[in-house]
Amino acid sequence: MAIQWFPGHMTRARRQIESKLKLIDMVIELVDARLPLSSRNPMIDEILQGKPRMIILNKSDLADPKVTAEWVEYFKQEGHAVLPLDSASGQGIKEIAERSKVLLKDKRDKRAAKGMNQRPMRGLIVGIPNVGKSTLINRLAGKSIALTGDRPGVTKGQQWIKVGTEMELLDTPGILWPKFEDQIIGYKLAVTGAIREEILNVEDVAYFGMKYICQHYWDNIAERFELSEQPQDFENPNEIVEIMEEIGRKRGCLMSGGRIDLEKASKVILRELRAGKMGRISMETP
Ligand SMILES: Nc1nc2c(ncn2[C@@H]2O[C@H](COP(=O)(O)OP(=O)(O)OP(=O)(O)O)[C@@H](O)[C@H]2O)c(=O)[nH]1
Repeated sequence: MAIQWFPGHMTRARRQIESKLKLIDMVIELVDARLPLSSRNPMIDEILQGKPRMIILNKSDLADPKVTAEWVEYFKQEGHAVLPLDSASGQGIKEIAERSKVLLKDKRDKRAAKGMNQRPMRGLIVGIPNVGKSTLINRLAGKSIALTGDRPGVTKGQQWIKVGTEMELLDTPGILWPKFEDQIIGYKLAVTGAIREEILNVEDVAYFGMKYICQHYWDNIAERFELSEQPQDFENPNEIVEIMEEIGRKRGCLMSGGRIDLEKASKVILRELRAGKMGRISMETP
């Protein structure tokens, strides 16, 4: 289900997060490692009001590791703690508590200097729909608490999830809206599945993804689909569509008369792309 982010929804989402800020020490901001800027909320700095923050590049198992390393540097330069993660498998997850301790060191040192006990560090997970908030919460909790799937998590009430002995997280993540102002961002979000492609035209979304892959990750698809000729002019739609048709032919997306069903081919392309079958692909670089 796609969320319609009307101004009223945005205001409510923002207030919900703001009301939780006083309960927590830090925010864990999830972004999609394949498109870390396009999957960020445009008002995030303003909304979080300077709370210590860790940026998690989630779904890093699907992203190009070389590009992810560049993003890690990028966010470090911006002064944030940053961690690539694969919430689905849990790889890298133990680092969260360790890194949080470093992030909150000053605060913890001050408490220690005053002779106060160290209470668990309290955090809130925020991010746009489908970025993996519930998956991460479930992983950290060690059992299924938050809802996972395609629908926004709607757990009621305020509960803390214990992450080891030193950390607690609010069980309900803060859901934020993505950037919409620019069509390219919309396409990137649709290619990765952050927004439903039905909002846009499925063939246009697949075309956008294919064009990018032909340009930046040709070897990945050349091998998978046994393609021989890389397009020479990426701005020539015919060359990209030919590749889409070739993939459609290989995947049996045919209409009566043997013509290629481009819509079906587009769906196959997007499904394989999102599942990582075309290799680890990043859709933007710093
Ligand atoms: N490959 C991969 N898939 C992931 C990862 N994290 C989450 N997913 C998948 O992404 C999809 C969305 O995950 P959710 O945890 O439901 O996302 P969410 O942010 O809670 O989504 P909303 O409830 O819509 O706000 C699910 O199919 C997850 O299995 C990851 O690190 N790697």
